[in-house]
Amino acid sequence: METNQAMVPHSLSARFEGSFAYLTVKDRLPTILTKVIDTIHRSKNKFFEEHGEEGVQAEKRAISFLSKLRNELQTDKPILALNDTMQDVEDWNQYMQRQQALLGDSEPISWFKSPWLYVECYMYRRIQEALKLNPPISNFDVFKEGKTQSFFDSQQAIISLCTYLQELIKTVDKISEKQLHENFLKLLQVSLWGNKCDLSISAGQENAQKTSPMETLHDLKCFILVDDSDMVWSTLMSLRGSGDQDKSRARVDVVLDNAGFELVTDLVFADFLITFGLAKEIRFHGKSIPWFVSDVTKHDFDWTIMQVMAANHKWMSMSGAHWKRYMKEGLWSYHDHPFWTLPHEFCDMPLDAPDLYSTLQASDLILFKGDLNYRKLTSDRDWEHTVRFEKALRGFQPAPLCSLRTLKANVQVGLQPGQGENLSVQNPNWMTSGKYAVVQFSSPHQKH
Ligand SMILES: O=P(O)(O)OC[C@H]1O[C@](O)(CO)[C@@H](O)[C@@H]1O
Ligand SMILES: [Mn+2]
Repeated sequence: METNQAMVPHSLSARFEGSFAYLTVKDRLPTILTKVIDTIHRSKNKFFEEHGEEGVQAEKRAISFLSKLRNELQTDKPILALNDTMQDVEDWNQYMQRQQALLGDSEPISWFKSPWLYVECYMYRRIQEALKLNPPISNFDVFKEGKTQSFFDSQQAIISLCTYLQELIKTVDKISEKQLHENFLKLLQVSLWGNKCDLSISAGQENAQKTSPMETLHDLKCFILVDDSDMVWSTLMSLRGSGDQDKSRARVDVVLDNAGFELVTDLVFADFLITFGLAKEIRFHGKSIPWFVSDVTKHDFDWTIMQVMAANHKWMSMSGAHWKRYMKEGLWSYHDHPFWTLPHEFCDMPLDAPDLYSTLQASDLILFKGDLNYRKLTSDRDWEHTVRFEKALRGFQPAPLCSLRTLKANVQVGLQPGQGENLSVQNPNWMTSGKYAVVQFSSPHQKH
């Protein structure tokens, strides 16, 4: 928790004309809304088949709500209070008042004046409102089609990854510590680069993994700007019984990001941690509503495991069968919490979601996947690149944590002096192209 606002740089916002935030709000978000409208429109027959004329009427009302929303966004209208029956309405409306208080009373908060993180989250919540207010189609996931497609488009990469995993598992009784460490790094990096495949940065355009993920790792190494993998490794090793593979005491929490190929890379890494005795329990955290185009919901999570299991490929289906068993036996579990789909910076969690914060405090290692989680960890602010990660976390330190993120938004801390400047010369889009990545670790037990 940070009480001294004056010490914190300003939030990224569309009010800075020409900034990435500005371009996102101006161009990318309306494009995403247009695609959502189109998806609902194309599903008209399905709604008719499932709900009759009532379904068609709901479709029409949702489309008109979303067209109005797009217009509010494009003409920089005030942010409106939410008005559906979901349990988080109060939180959202209070947050709106907080934002208004920060701006002052002279003008209403609006799409281009408010923090980018807030308005971007708000757009996804309003999409949900459009559906919630129209009952027969309330549970329709407007992004499902894209998530499903991205899974199937990555089929070859998934096969090669599952094959690698199953070959590796055969060595479980004889693997040396060195090989274990090497494979840990490899599979961590596969999960890291899996984050390239989100559908929000591409405004819903196809963005699947086409090449074999293991083969490209070596060439990608130089694009990892901060690599704290060894701190993650030692955190896990310190919780491992001496030499006995079954005795890890580590509970690992994975705050998931995208469905499709990225989720498979996360599951493979989690399988590796369990099978090789580096963790005793993995808790996955996903979103309770469709979010940022490709983020994982419970439905996506279960669907993915089922699909992997049902695949017509020996090693792929064996991987899926293992994962189903881990879930059944409770070695793995899936959790969602409304906080993950609120607009709050994570430093707000102790006050605004104390239950979630204390759950995370019981973890031995929290892996935060993806760009949005990084933005929330660092409050999506205009930090100097050399500011320490701990400082940008502003007191958010429930347990040792690590961000695995490819850079898709212009916030990056914890770099060496001059590193950011050099990158800007080489590649002006280094913070938003998804070409670079970080494995950035912080622990409340760390000495500075
Ligand atoms: O799936 P991720 O890695 O959180 O990325 C989400 C994307 O959406 C954005 O918020 C941009 O709209 C970026 O920060 C990022 O490109
Ligand atoms: Mn995402």
